[in-house]
Amino acid sequence: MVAVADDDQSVWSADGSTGAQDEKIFVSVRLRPLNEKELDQNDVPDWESINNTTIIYKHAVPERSLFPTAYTFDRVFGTDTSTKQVYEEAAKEVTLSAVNGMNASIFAYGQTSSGKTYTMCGITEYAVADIYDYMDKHQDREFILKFSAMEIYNEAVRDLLCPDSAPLRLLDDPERGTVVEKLTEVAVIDVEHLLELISFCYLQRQVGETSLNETSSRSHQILRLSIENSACVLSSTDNASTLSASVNFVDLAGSERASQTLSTGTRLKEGSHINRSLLTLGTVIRKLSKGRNGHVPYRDSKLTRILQNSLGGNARTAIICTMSPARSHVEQSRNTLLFASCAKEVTTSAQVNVVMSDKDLVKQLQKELYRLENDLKSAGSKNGTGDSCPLLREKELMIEKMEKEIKELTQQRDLAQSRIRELLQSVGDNHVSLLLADTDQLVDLPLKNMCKDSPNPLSRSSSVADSPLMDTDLNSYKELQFFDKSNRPVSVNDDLHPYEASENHLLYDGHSSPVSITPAFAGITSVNTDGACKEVSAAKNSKADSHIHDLEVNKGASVLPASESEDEFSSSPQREMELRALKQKLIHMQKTVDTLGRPQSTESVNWRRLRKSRSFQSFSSSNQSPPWCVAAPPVVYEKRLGLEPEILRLDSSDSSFDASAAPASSRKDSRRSSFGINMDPYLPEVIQDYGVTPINNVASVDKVLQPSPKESDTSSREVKPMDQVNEPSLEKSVTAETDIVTASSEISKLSSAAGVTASSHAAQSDEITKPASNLVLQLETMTDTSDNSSDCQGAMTDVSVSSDDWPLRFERLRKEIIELWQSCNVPLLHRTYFFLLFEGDPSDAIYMQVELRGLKYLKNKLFKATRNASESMRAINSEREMLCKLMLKRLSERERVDLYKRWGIDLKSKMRKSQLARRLWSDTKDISHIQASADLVAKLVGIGQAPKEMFGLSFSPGPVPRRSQSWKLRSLSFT
Ligand SMILES: Nc1ncnc2c1ncn2[C@@H]1O[C@H](COP(=O)(O)OP(=O)(O)OP(=O)(O)O)[C@@H](O)[C@H]1O
Repeated sequence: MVAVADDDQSVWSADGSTGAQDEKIFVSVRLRPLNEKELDQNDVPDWESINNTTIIYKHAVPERSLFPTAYTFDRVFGTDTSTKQVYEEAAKEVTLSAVNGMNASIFAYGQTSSGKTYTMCGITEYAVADIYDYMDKHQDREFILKFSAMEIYNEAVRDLLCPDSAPLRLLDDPERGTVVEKLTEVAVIDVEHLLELISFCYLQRQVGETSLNETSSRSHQILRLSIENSACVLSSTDNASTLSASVNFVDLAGSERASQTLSTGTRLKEGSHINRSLLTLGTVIRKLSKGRNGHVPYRDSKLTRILQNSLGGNARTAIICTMSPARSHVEQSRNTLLFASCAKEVTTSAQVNVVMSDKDLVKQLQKELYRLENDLKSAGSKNGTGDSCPLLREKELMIEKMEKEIKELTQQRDLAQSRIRELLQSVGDNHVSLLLADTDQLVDLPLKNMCKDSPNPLSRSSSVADSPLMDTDLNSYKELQFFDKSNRPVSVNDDLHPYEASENHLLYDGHSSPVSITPAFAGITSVNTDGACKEVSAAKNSKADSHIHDLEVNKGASVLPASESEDEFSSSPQREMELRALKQKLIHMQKTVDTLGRPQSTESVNWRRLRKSRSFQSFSSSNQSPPWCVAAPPVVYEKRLGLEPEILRLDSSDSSFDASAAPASSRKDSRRSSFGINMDPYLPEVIQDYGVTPINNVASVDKVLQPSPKESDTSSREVKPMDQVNEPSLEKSVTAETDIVTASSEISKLSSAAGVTASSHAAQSDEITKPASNLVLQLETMTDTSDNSSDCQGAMTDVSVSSDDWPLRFERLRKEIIELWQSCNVPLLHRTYFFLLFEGDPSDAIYMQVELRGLKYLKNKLFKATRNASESMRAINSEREMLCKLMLKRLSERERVDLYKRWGIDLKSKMRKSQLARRLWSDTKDISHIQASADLVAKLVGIGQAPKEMFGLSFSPGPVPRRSQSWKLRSLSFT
């Protein structure tokens, strides 16, 4: 049904049935005149055409001879026949079949020097002319012509339109038959173009001199013209389909006898290949002449494989056998006539090749389907039962049974699921009620004891919306994540009662309610209660007593008895409760500090809730710069690496927040914040919740944390005595740094209140006076078991030193950071800004540490994905490109020349700017190189003039990046 197609479209016969026309190959014989050589040798013609269909051997043959003396063919052309006539009578009709959608092939077969090439050259030209003439006469149809050409030389297929290409392979396509892989096909522009292509192919063909022919073709040549035509304008009656066919002009190499051609070496080898393939062709023709039964050895030669269709397939075929009349070639001539005699018995089945449109194809297939369905139905009705076979019925019963089983199983599963849900619900409710009970106590404590002057954001009088604690509902509670000691998330569905899990699950204390359910900290990982709790002793403190008293009053029966607690220190339930409450607070505060001291990860803050928090809203509405910044490097890197962290996204109402608008005293802090110091917006509330009284030693804190002299604002950094700290003016000037220290000191106080061991208690006062960074880091070291990485702990230790050896430590840290920048492909601008900003001030310690941790996090966790690495590499390359452009823009010719000299770039070399850009930040070991790189980048980019833009400190939604600036935004923007 499916006929051969020359392209990927489906080709069908015009009427959807086979529609093939069986016809014999048209065979003609052409006699050439004796050539000069033959005449010179006094050769005589032995063959003669007696009419236009018969050729005879002129001389008498012995009676016993097997050879006939007369041969009849479709056409016989005498020596004086022109090629034009040969074409007209023996090839034209077949050739023009191609324009009507039928494949066609014209062969020239004969011994060497018999006139094949002579004949085929003419025939091809006339055919081309006729095809174009036909096209001219059928302007209502659109024709598309494509030309390809190949030769088979020494059994290798060569592309004549691409002579330098390697030999082509033959592939078997189930629909299209044998296909020549990668054969060049050229769309023909016009007749001249086509003739040019044809003559080009003739020139490319392998030709060699033999004793019989000065220009003997040593290969089989196949020129193929594919013709597609369709109606230009479709009327309702027109067939929408396209006709597609191709016509082959095949000039075979001539059979030859080595004794006659006197071939040696290459010619002999060529001759043997030619003869072998012609022998296969003869065999195929002979077999086909006896009918299509039995094996036809098409595959024995490339020639027969390629021409398989033309030899008994879907094509109309004409063979012109050329022969010399000379007596000297009588034997070869007889062979040619024998071949021609067989060929004329071969039948082909040409059909019109229709490329169907998808629509027609669907119609065709639908018809076919309809027919098959009918066949099936009629077969069923003959069966009498309507069932096509009993096996089918059996299978249907089996399917029914299985469906029933599936249904039952599904019901069972649903039932089990709903029971699980119910159980969970009851467990969850219990937790929430307990949680709320605890919450009340937590809220009450600070209210009763501390910070009476400031309004408490968590007081009961606050609206529910304002209170993040009250915002905790059952669902959000269920969404909360808990973590075990290894920082693995622990599902609330785990088969551990929170009470039992307290040893393993760090967010549970001795109560059955989880610790730190406050929304701002929900999901914060790893607060090691063990480290703190195991040091708790029976030592008493007046503040602790007060807390215990409050707990006793408030807790009541809603709190589970502590008898099942893992607490090894408790001797009475009351005592246990006290300790738990204090531990709870301690953990809460430690988490706060933990959050402050680490690069903000996406899991660590519930930003949606944070946005609702009052402190945040107050900053937004007052247009006051808040003492925190969310743009931590890991977030930036994640964004740059194509990750999608859930970071704080502010709507337009939040856009008033702009770090650049911060007071001068906190401007450096804001910029530092951009390197990962995330001041928790919840912190002021937390401090107030716990009734924290600002600490006495603000002076010592300020000494450590205040900006370097060049940027410090002494008015706001004045040493204040304790009694002035609560004054509103000072409250306003309290920076986030103070908040850190306040929080840290409060932890110490609470630890102390809970009965810290003698040694830690004794050390407490010293701890508070230590640099805040040290304190925070020490607390982090003590409490943070989530990050067991030795790297990170090493980093912490690194900065937890006295300021005496700080310069050395600073250098070491900076080197490590520089190395990590390089290995993480951190944007050069980020490096530059950081490098120039942090020059070794002791207060830089925490920023250095945070940067280091951020980079380690990036290297360990994010950078493992190769996609991310390549993306960041691309980004940094774009950045270097942009620096190149800036060199041209920002530097004078003289400056550039100086730079080239300084950076050792040959002034005569090409792409000097690129060379320079590539060298920037390349030698991480050489600090002077790094300094020079940073200075140059800063100069090019103009750092100092627009830091806000560079680091995207503004929280207002950024403009849609324009294409030309996308590199900047991709690599630099933090928003
Ligand atoms: N019908 C003809 N009339 C006049 N000259 C002819 C005719 N046929 C062939 N010749 C001449 O005979 C010579 C050999 O012809 P041609 O090269 O076409 O033979 P061939 O069969 O292609 O040989 P080969 O197989 O070696 O390539 C050429 O010089 C050609 O001009």
